Amino acid sequence: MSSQRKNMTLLAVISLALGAAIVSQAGLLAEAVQRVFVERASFSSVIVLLGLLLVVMVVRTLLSYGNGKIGLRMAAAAKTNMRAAVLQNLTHATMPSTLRGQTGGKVSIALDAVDEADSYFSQYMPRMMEAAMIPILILVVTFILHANTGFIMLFTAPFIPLFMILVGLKTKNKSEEKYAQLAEFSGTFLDSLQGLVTLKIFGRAHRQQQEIERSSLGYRDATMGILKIAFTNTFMLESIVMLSIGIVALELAIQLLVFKSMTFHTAFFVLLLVPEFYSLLKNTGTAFHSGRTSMGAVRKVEGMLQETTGESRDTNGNEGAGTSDGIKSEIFHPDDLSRLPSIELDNLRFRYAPDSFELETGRISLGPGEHIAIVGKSGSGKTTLLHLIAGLLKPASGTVLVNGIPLSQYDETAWFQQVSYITQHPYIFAGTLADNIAIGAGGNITRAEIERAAEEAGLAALTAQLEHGLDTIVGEGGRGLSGGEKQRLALARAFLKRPLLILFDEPTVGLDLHTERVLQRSIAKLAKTATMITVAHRLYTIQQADKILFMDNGVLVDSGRHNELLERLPQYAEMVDVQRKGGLSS
Ligand SMILES: Nc1ncnc2c1ncn2[C@@H]1O[C@H](COP(=O)(O)OP(=O)(O)OP(=O)(O)O)[C@@H](O)[C@H]1O
Repeated sequence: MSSQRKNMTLLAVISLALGAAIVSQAGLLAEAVQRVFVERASFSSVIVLLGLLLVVMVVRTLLSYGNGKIGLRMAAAAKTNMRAAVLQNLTHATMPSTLRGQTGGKVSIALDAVDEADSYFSQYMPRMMEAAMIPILILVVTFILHANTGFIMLFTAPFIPLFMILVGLKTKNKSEEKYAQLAEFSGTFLDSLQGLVTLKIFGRAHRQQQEIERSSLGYRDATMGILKIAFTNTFMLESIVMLSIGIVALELAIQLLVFKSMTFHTAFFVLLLVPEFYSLLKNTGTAFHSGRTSMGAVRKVEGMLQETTGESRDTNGNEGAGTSDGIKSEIFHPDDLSRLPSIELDNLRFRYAPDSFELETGRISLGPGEHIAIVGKSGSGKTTLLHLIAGLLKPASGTVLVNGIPLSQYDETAWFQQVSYITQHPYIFAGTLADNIAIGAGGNITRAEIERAAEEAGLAALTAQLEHGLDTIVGEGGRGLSGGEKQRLALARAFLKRPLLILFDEPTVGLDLHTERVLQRSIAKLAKTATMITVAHRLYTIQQADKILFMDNGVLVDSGRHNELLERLPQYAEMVDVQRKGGLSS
């Protein structure tokens, strides 16, 4: 901000100097013409004058260049800041807000809308600064030279800003509409691309094509609407300027020729200044228009920033990172995170939105090194509970205690360094298999370590089959991976990381026996040195768990070992029964 203020001051100083250069140029030119054509002076007697005129013209060009350069510098700084703020906001957004909205729309705001902000700083600001200084200077000089012209200028000039304001007000709404349309178009387009296979299977490809056409036409109409206003704007401004200069020229001609009340020098000087005056006001009008368009884009970015910032407040109105326990400080406890974590859920309550699904846990302790299974029907809140334990979601009330300390008091980076979360569909980035595994490690790692992690995760057989082994390009634009392979890749990341807490979302789909064994063996090896919490679907996993958390409709109903729950919880016995039958029938 302070550097922008410095730039603004510099703009003001340069604009003032530019004004002085414009007036001097007109004065010197009028003097030269007066001497050469009226007084018939020799070339040698005006050579100094012409040299001076040349110097002033060069200075004027340099000053204009300087103003443009500062504008560009301001635009670059503002865009860097805005883009950094958008990226910062996206990376720090809460999980629910990350999942909300269309990815394409967010991309279009982060890239296109921020770019569009350019002209606000590179054109609007310098022109506005010039408009605030130079016309006043010219007006004062004109009043001194010939008051009548000054009055004509004073009377006609307000029509230009008045017209600008009217047009600007119209384009502001239009440009906001244009960005809404662009974001919608980008969102629909990306959505359709990502879901192309699904759309084809359901025979909706044509419908979606029409949808894209509709939103693309909407964007075209909004853009054309703005252009229409811009062209009308230019035409009207030109007309006002031409008419005003014509009136001044007529008045000067009458004074000079009919009444003979002024010298040629003064009339010519004034006549040179008048177009400069109007052209400045006209440029301001054009800059005002593009500035307005930029403002629409800036508002869009601001809206996005506000939305995601608002999201980081939980449903109780508490600020961000788990201040639900009332403790605001963020204390870094590296020592507390160096041993196997014990986790305590102290009456957690959470809901995604008012009047939606609600989760509550009561009070429960999970010992260090224990293997916990979360079980329950589909939609009972298992994944939500896992996300709350991971710190990806913030409880509305209650606390997650890790080694006796509220999770909110840990430094987020230190905490996530100790956690591995293996989801059902791990994200595979575009790059090599080795790059994708290396994400698991924080610092520098050797090729040998990546190979060992791949081996331990059971990826060796896959890489042996591939021509380029671990250097095979996977992810977007590369080779696809099966569900089981993706999970093994996620496991390899975890082997590199050696976390103290493993959160595992067990695959619901049946993997072949071999893959399942490889996965189970690898997980078991990894879990020897960690506390592990699994959203469990396999009876085997459930039976092996040290503690089972049984979820029903968002409520953690009971916890205990397999045999204990079988005895005392009929719903659990029923679920196990269904699992067994399912297992037999398959
Ligand atoms: N981002 C979200 N916004 C709003 N509601 C959500 C969101 N994610 C999940 N829910 C709702 O919360 C409830 C619990 O979902 P959750 O994913 O925790 O269940 P689950 O037990 O893991 O289900 P499954 O076994 O099918 O994966 C569901 O009713 C779901 O519709």
